[in-house]
Amino acid sequence: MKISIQGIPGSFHHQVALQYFGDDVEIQSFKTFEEVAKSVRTEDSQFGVMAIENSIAGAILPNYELIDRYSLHIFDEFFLPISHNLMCMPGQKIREIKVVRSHPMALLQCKKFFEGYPNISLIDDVDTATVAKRIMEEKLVGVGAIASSIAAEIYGLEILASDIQTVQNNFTRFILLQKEKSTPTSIPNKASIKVTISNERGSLAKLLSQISDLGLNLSKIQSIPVIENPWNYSFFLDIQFDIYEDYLKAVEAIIQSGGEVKVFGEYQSGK
Ligand SMILES: O=C(O)C(=O)C[C@]1(C(=O)O)C=C[C@@H](O)C=C1
Repeated sequence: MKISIQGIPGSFHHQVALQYFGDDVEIQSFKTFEEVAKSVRTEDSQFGVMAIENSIAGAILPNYELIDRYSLHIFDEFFLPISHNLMCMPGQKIREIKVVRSHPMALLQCKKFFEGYPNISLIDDVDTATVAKRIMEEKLVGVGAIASSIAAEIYGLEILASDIQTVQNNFTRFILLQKEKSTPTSIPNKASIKVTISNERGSLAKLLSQISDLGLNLSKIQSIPVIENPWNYSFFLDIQFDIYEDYLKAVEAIIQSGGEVKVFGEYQSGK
């Protein structure tokens, strides 16, 4: 079984792939989320793992667009607790570090820590573990990585500061992707859908009422620009429900009132 991820061993995506699918899978590493989406779409891989939002840094907006553009199917979600560590080639002190490189989402999650180190420049890079690997391979001094303790262990780096994320309780939500919808093994209690409504007074209020009137819980709403139609937006909704039929009724009501609905996935909540 082939699983596509962004990142290399020691990255958070790699940890999710192993925890979710077990050790007995072939993990294909890519540098970008777009390559992950493409590999699932072309069935080069059976499944893909993609981070979608973090409890400190918020949504990874471009990933919503990728799921939409490649018409991928979300069949599950996974919440991973995230602990970040500042690491470097062994034997250095934190005051000797001039540059810290990491995945942009990881840098955002540790912004507060680096306010105490204004002389350190923060630079976006591919993924947390790739930076750790590069530091060791190229014996880079004065350069730090932000990554997991697993990455420090794999690539032989020394941890200068642990748990440097802005709040200790930090989670990233990952979605599990495949090309086609498959029959769920249990009755779903969560759905991810895209709704496009007209840009008119009250249209969003009406959409929200249709969801709440049926007793559904809107756990996330994200507006995404409709690029062909400037200043118009679609909404990505995550909806949680106890009764599957109530969710179907809400979708029907939205369509009846002129909304366009694209269902990305119906699955069991990972929380
Ligand atoms: O760079 C990594 O290790 C990743 O797996 C990427 C990623 C992300 O895309 O958000 C995953 C989890 C953390 O939120 C930080 C970075």
